Amino acid sequence: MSSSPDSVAEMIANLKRLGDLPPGWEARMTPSNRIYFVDHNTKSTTWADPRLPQAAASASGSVDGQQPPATSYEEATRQDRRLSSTSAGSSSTDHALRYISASEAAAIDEELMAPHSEGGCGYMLPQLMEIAGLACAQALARSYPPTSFPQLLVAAGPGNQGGDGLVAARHAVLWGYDVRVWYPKQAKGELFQALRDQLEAFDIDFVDADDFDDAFAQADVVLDSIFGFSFKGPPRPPFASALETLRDESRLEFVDRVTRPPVVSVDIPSGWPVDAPTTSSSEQEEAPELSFHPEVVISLTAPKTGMRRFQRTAGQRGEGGQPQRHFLGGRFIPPSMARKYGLRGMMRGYRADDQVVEVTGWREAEDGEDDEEDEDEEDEESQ
Ligand SMILES: NC(=O)C1=CN([C@@H]2O[C@H](COP(=O)(O)OP(=O)(O)OC[C@H]3O[C@@H](n4cnc5c(N)ncnc54)[C@H](OP(=O)(O)O)[C@@H]3O)[C@@H](O)[C@H]2O)[C@H](O)CC1
Repeated sequence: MSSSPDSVAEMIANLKRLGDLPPGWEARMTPSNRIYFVDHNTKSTTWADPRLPQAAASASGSVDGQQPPATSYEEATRQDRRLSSTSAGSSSTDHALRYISASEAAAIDEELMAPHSEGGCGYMLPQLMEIAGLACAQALARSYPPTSFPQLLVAAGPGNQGGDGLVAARHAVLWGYDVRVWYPKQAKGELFQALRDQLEAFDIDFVDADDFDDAFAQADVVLDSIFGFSFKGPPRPPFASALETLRDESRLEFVDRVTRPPVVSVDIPSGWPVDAPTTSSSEQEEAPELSFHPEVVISLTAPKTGMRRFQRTAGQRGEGGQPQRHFLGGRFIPPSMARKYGLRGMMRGYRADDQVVEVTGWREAEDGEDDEEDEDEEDEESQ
């Protein structure tokens, strides 16, 4: 009994209504959109919701008389879509997203890399890029594993996001993808040359600047790491035509689009405005001229306000038939910065050892929600 794609958001909402799962349990979703439960304590899976009384739980668990979805616990935790957890990283199914503007993203970036003696974290850019790139590769592999989507095209842009894509490409080849990279405008500096050298040492094929369309047509999945939070204004060559291809492919009728490769975008779909003013603004619904709608986005550090538009349909199937999923990655923020920028609640969604967490279906945090923790702590201390 698989659920209709449109009801996925509803299923997630129902799941949350029952409150927390017991410690060590999490909810996951099969590729055919059925919710099941993983008990990390006993390393087993079941259809039965552990929060329901036993009779009701068994009834819910005996759908079609089928066995639990992933007879292999390892397979479940590796492949299927995670909806909630109560193990090490989180104790609640009610997580909320905190959206940040382009200027906040740039300020966070600067603070991460400022010397510690000047109030920063003292990170070096390549370190952040390695963490971000690994997260991108993980979100890609969880959504479109190399066993089913072997031909990967990485489209890399002229800034740091392009570097995230190059790091992801290097991981992806080790994980079994056949990787090609379109990198028409290499950023200046030793870091980008080193990343390129590494890919050449891995025998990864660099596609000619003019050959994006052919490479796109041959790919099973595309990683869009063209533009991130510093994108401004109308896209300029040589990226404008690649974004046009993505947009035009997105506009084909469904029957033609079954052959279009799914697209995984880094941080924000390339070409989308990074900032969107409010939750309800109709301005967000207006697709900019050169935009496309990817199947998956991995937000880094925190989703940008322009991602509210994506989050509204995440959980449903896109027009190309693939489920739309939203991940969060870029786990490098120290607790003091998480507190300063109101990111603590969101970051608790990560399981202890994961680089990415799926945030499909998460609601938006209310103003000041993160600060309520300080009040709770103060209350506890005063008792
Ligand atoms: N803290 C973090 O979360 C980290 C995120 N990372 C990733 O870095 C990007 C942001 O990187 P940044 O270099 O600031 O910016 P972009 O990658 O978005 O690209 C800037 C380049 O793009 C050119 N650009 C901008 N607009 C256009 C346009 N309309 N047409 C063509 N080209 C454009 C811009 O060129 P300029 O001539 O305008 O300077 C730049 O060359 C973030 O999103 C994450 O993905 C870090 O990897 C780690 C820390």
